Amino acid sequence: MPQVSIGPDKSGGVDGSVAGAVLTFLQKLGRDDTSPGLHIEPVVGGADHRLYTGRVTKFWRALLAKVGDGPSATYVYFGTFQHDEAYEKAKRLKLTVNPQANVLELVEAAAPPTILENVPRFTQPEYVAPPPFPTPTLPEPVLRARGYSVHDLLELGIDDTLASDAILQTDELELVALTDDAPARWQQNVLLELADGVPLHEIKARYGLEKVQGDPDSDSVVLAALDRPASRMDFALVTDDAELRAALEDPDFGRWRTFLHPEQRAYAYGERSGSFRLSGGAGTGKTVVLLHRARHLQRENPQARIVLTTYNKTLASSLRDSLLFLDPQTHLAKYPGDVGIFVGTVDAIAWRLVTQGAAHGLPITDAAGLVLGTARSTVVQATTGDAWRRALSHAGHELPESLRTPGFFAAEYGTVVVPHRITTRDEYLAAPRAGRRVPLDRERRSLVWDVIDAYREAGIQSRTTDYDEKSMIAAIALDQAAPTIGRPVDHVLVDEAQDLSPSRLILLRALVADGPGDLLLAEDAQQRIYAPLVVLSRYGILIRGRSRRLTLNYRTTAQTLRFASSILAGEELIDFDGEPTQDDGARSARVGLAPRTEGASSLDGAYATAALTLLSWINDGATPESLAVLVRGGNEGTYLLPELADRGVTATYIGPRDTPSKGAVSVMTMHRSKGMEFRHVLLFGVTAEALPAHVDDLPEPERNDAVQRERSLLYVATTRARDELVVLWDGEPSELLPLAV
Ligand SMILES: Nc1ncnc2c1ncn2[C@@H]1O[C@H](COP(=O)(O)OP(=O)(O)OP(=O)(O)O)[C@@H](O)[C@H]1O
Repeated sequence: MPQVSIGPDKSGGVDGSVAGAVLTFLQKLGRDDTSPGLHIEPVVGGADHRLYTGRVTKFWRALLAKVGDGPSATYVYFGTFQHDEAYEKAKRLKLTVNPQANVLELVEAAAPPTILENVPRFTQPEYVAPPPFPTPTLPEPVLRARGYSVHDLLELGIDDTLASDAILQTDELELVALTDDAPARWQQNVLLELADGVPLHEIKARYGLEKVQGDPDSDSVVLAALDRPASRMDFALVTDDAELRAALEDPDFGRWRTFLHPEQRAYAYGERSGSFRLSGGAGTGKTVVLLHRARHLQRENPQARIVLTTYNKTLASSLRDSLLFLDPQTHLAKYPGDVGIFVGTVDAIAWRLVTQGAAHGLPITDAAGLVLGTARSTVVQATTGDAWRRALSHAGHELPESLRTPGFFAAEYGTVVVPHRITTRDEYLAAPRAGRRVPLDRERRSLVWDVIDAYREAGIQSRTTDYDEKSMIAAIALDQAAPTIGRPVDHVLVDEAQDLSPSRLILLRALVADGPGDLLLAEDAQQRIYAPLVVLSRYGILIRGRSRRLTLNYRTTAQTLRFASSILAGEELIDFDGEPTQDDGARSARVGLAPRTEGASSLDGAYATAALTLLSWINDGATPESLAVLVRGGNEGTYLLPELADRGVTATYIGPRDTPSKGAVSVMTMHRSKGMEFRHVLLFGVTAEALPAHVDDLPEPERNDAVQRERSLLYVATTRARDELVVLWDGEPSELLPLAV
């Protein structure tokens, strides 16, 4: 059967009414290129001897390159055009392998200039000598400052004209704009990485660049190049209808379904001997990698039991939707451990195991004894949110006020007591407490234990456990049962892992036996906004191989990214290995408007500016649902709605379980916006009082970590904007805003 590939220039001139016919044409072509009605005919006089046209409808022709012969020929599709236009285009298009890089490219010669009749001839004005001009000191070009020469660029295979223009750019944003016209996507990305100072050898390895061996024009070299990761950034190799649709539809929002960065591809499709971690800043496509990997693992083994999980329901349901968008044939599993891909929160998995595990041979009651010190079968109900406050009212009165906070106890319990299975005062007195910033002497530890005791006693009385306890009980039960019944899952894929507590991570590790591609954690230390810092090795979770960060941001513009990164500038962000995050920089291939930051003199003024901003976006053609207003606290969000309504903006408040609705602007908390994206984002109420929030009542040593999480929250919120970001406050702006940027 012929192979079909979708090339980079597939837009053609078709409108929606022809799109269906194009799909049918390509489906038929993929089955049998000799089918009557396809009319596959060579183009005479084309720039490339491989060019063919095919009949899509009476008026429309597909333009294709045919590589190879016979039943195993490969057709690269370039678009559908009206008959004459197809032949015009064919005079200029050439499929070629870049000889320096061994990457397939579609080269389009410029159209001959139009000769205009009756245009007045240009007359040379008289020469006037200019006044003497002081010689300015020019800033150093970006790439030269990084130590690169035009020779280096040409050596990599960058197009001559692009290389000589790029090497002269002194402004990073102009360099980004220039790369937009790169003849191939890999060239654009390579230039951006060079501008970030990535060494040449690293670039060659990442993109698999090497000189072509043999004749770059031969079919065998073209076919081999088509399969190379850098070519796959522009050329899709489709193996089924879902992929074909994905490659043809939605050239903007849908690109992630087909055109992966070589590094994304390596993570999604590569063999992995064991657990691994994938890190990267906001919008670098970590979720996209997980989705592709889930599909890949299912295709490799349709019987595989796969879990795709994250920390909250909103993100889990968006993962499920995206998975089905990527491949409508995905076989979803109803429960974790069933054949297929189970998509749900870690808490849903823990709950399922503690409620149903005993029926499947898991020793839940014994495991509860090991976690809580009391073997209990009553572990299903959830502890209420005020449990620590109530425990504090019973015990620990001698502790300083700064330690008598639910936040301190939840963190101490979740990072020290539960994951280390501490069940007695003596064990707690001797526990290492690694990573906890507040020192506790023996006497204070004992007082802390009194409060923990009260908390546990209340749990026995109310027959409840919290989700750290449930996770740990499930994990221990899985470990104990593994020698007899094995592990329930074959592959675990985790998104936003930086926001999971140690017990939840231990549970995920326990779900799956050690083996190839067992556990993949996608995480970003820059976006840790919930969980305290976790160093995996302290909890016995071993990750093989150090991860390199994904650095190409697909979501935000270069200007917004610069603004967001400067919120975190100077912060030391510690990753799962306990090391400062390897910041390889973050870059975007898109330029746009600089974020607008604006202070109003009153709250009323801020409401008015917010409404005007939203209305102007809508007037410029944005749909209300593509806009979001993000606030620090839920209350502000609910106050905002009537104020916006009074000023003519329809908005809805998106709570934890709601989804954005059509025809209304979404208003939500910055926390809620995690993992989401919008065309235009307005951050409302970024005042000194609002951000950082809830840090004053923390014990001093924990305050820095909390402020860092508030910075991360602001980073998360700013990086939700695809095209435009506006930041508003009234009175004093938040100290976390990089207003000098
Ligand atoms: N290869 C790609 N081609 C085009 N777009 C892509 C690609 N990879 C990711 N994207 C787009 O970039 C955006 C961000 O991707 P994704 O949500 O996977 O990033 P992320 O790293 O998980 O982000 P965050 O950590 O901020 O949630 C999405 O709109 C996605 O469609």
